[in-house]
Amino acid sequence: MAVFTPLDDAQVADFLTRFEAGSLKELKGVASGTENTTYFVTTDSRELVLTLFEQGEHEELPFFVDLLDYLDEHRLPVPGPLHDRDGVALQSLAGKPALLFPRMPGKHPTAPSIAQCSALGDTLGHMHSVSRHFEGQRPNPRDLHWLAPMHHRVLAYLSPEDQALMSDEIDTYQAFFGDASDLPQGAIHGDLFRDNTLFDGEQLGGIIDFYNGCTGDLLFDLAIVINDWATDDDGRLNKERHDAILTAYQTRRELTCSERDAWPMMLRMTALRYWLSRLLVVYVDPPAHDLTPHDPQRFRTILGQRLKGALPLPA
Ligand SMILES: Nc1ncnc2c1ncn2[C@@H]1O[C@H](COP(=O)(O)OP(=O)(O)O)[C@@H](O)[C@H]1O
Ligand SMILES: N[C@@H](CCOP(=O)(O)O)C(=O)O
Repeated sequence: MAVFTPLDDAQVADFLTRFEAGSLKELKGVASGTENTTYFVTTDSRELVLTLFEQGEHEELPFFVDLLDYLDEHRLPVPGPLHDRDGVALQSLAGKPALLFPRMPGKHPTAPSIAQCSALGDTLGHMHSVSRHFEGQRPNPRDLHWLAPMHHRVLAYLSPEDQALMSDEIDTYQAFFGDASDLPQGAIHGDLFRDNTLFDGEQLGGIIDFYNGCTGDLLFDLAIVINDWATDDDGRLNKERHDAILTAYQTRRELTCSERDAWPMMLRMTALRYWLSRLLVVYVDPPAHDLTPHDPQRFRTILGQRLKGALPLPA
């Protein structure tokens, strides 16, 4: 369950008076979610989501607010945070940093249809075409500068074969990508799994959970999407979903030659990124609460398949 800080109706009713958002009708804790406290808030005028930030780098919250404001202004389907009567979004409630968002419509897709994949690809391409001009900066917290030192912390828990695989992969990425990226840069979501989207039928209702948002290689975002959205149970790429996402994406932003060259390596690196982050959660830094951690083996399997090669990119 993801209500780490319980709130009562009176607290939230009082909190809402800071905004032009109506008065409280109903308050409901959200059971899903892993890091923050989330409530669905119904007022007499709208449906909202209240998030209390329980962990993470609180000094980075202004970056997330600015990014969401920017994407919202560019009409991307993201929850642009509500600003209070003085124009301030970031609040404090029950001693925690707090944000109030519009509630986006829809459900998380588990087996996305081709139409949903196209909608996601189109929106991600649109997002990247505008996020290239976003002025905020937050280095990618899960790029090679993180992978390289962190992988040492999980090696002891792996088989000799997997230890060699992980270390060899990191060496290969370092040799391939080097220190400075020549790939197109911009603001990225950084964790655009299916469960960070909401679909109302085939319509993309919203992209949520921007707390891995950062600036870096746009291709990193796209590879995360393909590895989650377009992978079958055996870890192989699903050609129909793969082509639907990438074709729609490229109607908004065409991949450059350097991105096309880097694509197979980026798919491998982002698969390893989740293999490693999930291993860290299981073995090194388990959360205080009893939520079931995500399965690291899923991304070990995906990495194994990506090592056999990528599918051709649609033109
Ligand atoms: N703006 C929103 N609109 C609709 N549902 C939301 C919104 N924000 C969060 N949710 C719901 O709350 C759940 C938990 O939110 P999330 O930000 O993913 O929490 P956590 O960071 O703790 O994982 C999401 O899976 C989603 O179902
Ligand atoms: N969506 C991720 C969890 C978020 O990644 P983290 O590096 O911030 O822990 C997953 O499915 O593992």
